[in-house]
Amino acid sequence: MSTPADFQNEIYLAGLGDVLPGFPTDLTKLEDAARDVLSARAFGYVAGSAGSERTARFNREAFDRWRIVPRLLRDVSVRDLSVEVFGRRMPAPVLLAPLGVQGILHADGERATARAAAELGLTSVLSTASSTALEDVAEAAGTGPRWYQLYWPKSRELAASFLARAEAAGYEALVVTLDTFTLAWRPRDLDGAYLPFLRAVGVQNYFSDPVFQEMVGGPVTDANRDAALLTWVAQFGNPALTWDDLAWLRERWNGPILLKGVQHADDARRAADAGMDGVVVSNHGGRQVDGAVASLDALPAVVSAADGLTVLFDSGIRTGSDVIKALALGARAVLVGRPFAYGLALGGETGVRHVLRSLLADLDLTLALAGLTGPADLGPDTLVRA
Ligand SMILES: Cc1cc2nc3c(=O)[nH]c(=O)nc-3n(C[C@H](O)[C@H](O)[C@H](O)COP(=O)(O)O)c2cc1C
Ligand SMILES: O=C(O)C(=O)c1ccccc1
Repeated sequence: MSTPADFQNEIYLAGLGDVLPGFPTDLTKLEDAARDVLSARAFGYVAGSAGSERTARFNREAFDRWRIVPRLLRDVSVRDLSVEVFGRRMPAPVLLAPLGVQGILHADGERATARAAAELGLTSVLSTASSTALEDVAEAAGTGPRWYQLYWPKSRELAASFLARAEAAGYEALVVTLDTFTLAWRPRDLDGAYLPFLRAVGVQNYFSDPVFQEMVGGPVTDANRDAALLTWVAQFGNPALTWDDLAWLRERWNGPILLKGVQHADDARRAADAGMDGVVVSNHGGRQVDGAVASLDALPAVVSAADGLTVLFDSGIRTGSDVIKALALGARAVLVGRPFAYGLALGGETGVRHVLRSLLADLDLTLALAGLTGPADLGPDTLVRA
């Protein structure tokens, strides 16, 4: 049986025939590689963050303040990266974060991502702002596990329609992103006066939706495209949402619901009180609140407060050791964002597969060399403060 670490041997053996991996294996170098193949605007959109981009930096620095303490002689010959999340066994504690507008990265966009994830059995989370309609991405994913991420629009009818479509298309869990009811002040995009949506990328779930079409008086054509885009702008986010609105959502989604963007222990408690099943501790990769706490620094308090909730983590995961640190601090699994986006830009489905296999191989090898056989071995003892 092949293990994640076998990818290492595969690379070395291919080298005997002078075949090189073709993509960086140091996943912190993907950003530089992607810069060379993307337009300046598309690259800026993905790599950029809010304001001075301090919080994106804090996310990475927070990982560097924790160090793994390797242990010896513990028989790590049999390893198992799998974790159980909402009753389903995931082959590794890694999901693909919801990333909208993947069409600016590669023509195959979310479909390529879904195929690469499905091949490895990893769960991919599809954004409401995907550049391909959720039904078409589901078809590309086949039997691959998939979750749906909701950007909760102003109209409840439209929200209900998204939920019904996602359920019908086999999305198992719902991730409700609450930190992005509007985009933050993002200088890279502002300086280039660039918004993918205004170029009609990332609006396909809306344009294909019967409720949305009713709002714009019929199917979206060249004739009403500008009006449809303005309707999108008006509908996208709802800054008036409160905790009371979650009851409405809870009634309309039968599967697990996770709130994404949680950074405070009280918000985790409120999520539990509102009947939610989990939270994603995330600061949106530093793209929303400039100056916000590093997501990793917010994690332990949320874990302590999140009685009975499944706690996932994202923002800043780049390497196997980062996954180990987030799990040791209490996350059940992590979501990875920009790294697979850069893989997509570099090589479509092949590029995403390379990134995912590299991350899992790095995780498997680092775990073993630290004297650990799987996620269950991880805890406070695994780490020390630098
Ligand atoms: C280009 C881009 C698009 C994103 N789009 C979405 C989205 O549509 N929905 C969402 O919930 N989060 C979105 N995010 C945030 C990611 O889900 C995730 O929280 C973040 O990328 C994690 O940080 P990382 O990139 O450092 O791994 C996006 C992030 C990027 C970089
Ligand atoms: O760019 C983002 O971070 C993001 O979350 C988003 C929001 C709306 C549409 C596409 C992506």
